[in-house]
Amino acid sequence: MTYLLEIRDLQVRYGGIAALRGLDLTLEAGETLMVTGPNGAGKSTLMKAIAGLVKPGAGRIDFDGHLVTGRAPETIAALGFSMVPEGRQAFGSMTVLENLRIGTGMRRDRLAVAADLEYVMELFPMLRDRAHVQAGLLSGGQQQMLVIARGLMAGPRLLAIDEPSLGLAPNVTDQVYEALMRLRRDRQLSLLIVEQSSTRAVMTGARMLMLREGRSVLEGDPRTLTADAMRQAYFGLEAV
Ligand SMILES: Nc1ncnc2c1ncn2[C@@H]1O[C@H](COP(=O)(O)OP(=O)(O)OP(=O)(O)O)[C@@H](O)[C@H]1O
Repeated sequence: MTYLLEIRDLQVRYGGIAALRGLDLTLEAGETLMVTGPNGAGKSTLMKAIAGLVKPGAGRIDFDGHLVTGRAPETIAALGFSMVPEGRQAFGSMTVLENLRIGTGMRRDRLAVAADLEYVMELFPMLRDRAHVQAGLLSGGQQQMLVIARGLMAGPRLLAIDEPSLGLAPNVTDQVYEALMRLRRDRQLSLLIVEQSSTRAVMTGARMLMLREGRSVLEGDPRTLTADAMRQAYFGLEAV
């Protein structure tokens, strides 16, 4: 089996702190994987390691048939990995349209870029309505939609999103997830989504990998995992 993303024994340290302690992960093309787990579990570090933003101390990351461990972020992005970081980092003084255009980076396929722009505006109609508004004036939910759309404008093979629901009202989070699920249906795009809680994994039915203290503690279809198993893995409790 060849995977779009295959991670083996990944270890990352920040000085004396071990953030990832031998993590294994696989993702098939077209699959959605939800990575969950409590504060400090290593979820953001995992994203950053794939993106080339932090350097692993050990282990390997293969993306789309290329060994990318420790390679430069722009090289990994050019291979088709697009990351939407935590905290909705839209360029506040630029318009919505400018934010989207900047997402296209080095893409030269103009027709495909135009088609993608049309697609993201259909996916998030608010982007069309507010195309010429400064991104900093958008609500939190609208900014989240904008940064996801900007990530899509890179034309990725794999879109990774760090905590899309962070700080959003549940109904706004619903809208964001409806768009992500539509994206999955329309384009069979591979998605790697980080969330602290497993709620959204259960709702989407995507395969879930739960991390705690830098290790994988639970993996599977969240609809068949029991609430007890999830709680025990999340809090690190022994089975009773
Ligand atoms: N730049 C850094 N310098 C030092 N330690 C860090 C740094 N970034 C993360 N850590 C530590 O590494 C561990 C994993 O952090 P990480 O942010 O990857 O976890 P997380 O699961 O994404 O948590 P959260 O849900 O709070 O974002 C934590 O102990 C954290 O304090």
